[in-house]
Amino acid sequence: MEILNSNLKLIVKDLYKNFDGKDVLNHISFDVKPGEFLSVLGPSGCGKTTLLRILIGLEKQNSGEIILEGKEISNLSPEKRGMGIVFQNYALFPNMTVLGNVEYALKLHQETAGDAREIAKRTLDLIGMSDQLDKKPKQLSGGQQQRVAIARTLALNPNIILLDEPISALDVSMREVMKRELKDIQKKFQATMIFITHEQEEAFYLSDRIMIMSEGNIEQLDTPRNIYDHPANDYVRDFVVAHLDQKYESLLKCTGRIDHEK
Ligand SMILES: Nc1ncnc2c1ncn2[C@@H]1O[C@H](COP(=O)(O)OP(=O)(O)OP(=O)(O)O)[C@@H](O)[C@H]1O
Repeated sequence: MEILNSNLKLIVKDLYKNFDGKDVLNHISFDVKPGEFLSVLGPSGCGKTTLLRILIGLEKQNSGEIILEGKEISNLSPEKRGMGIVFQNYALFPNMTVLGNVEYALKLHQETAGDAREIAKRTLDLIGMSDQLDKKPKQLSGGQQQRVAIARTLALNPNIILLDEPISALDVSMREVMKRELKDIQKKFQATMIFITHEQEEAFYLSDRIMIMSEGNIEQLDTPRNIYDHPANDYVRDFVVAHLDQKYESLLKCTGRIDHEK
């Protein structure tokens, strides 16, 4: 496998995907920096989920390259990529406790099996769930279940975490709480995250950079402030800037843990 000299976490080069004669990802290229929170923002059908599935190895691209930590992984199976994923519906085992869910995930990975209980406890403690270890998922709120799902992913120490609309299923008040928590968790774990969303405010609140997509194309990839101040085209202006409008200053005040602004 080719080793490329790069200090970027992830490089996607000229990625192309076609379903039934329809171009779903139109030769897109982008990169993700270590420790960065990158949102992929776009309306339904623009290709976000397809991109995520290709990155994690659940779907095969027609052409293009994916380079993770300097290694070409485009043709590796999902388990060999070392990525973590958090789904919208949590995907917890209902009959296992909170601790059991995280411990089980660790036991499936040989290198962590021996210390599974200790690592699971430590991770759950770090995300504030140490007093819920013996509860079953149905005894928890949606937000708490999502925290367990995030802990389960973090415990495996993935090289990058992909989050597929993890907040969308929560009710409005819980979404606000979860947004703040997600940001805290990312900071605490220094994790590199790619966050898929169709919600402009979520992307602006959470991200170091936002990749705005429409119909399989990247319309703009930049910091929230640069996108707001300098939208690349009418699409970005209408989809993002016009939508945010009054909330602009308060949202931007919250962004930018990592200063990628030039
Ligand atoms: N397995 C598939 N077979 C055929 N077409 C597909 C398949 N998966 C996705 N598509 C098509 O690809 C396009 C992009 O879909 P995708 O799910 O990636 O978009 P999305 O931005 O994630 O939308 P949503 O937010 O609604 O999930 C859509 O037109 C969709 O119908």
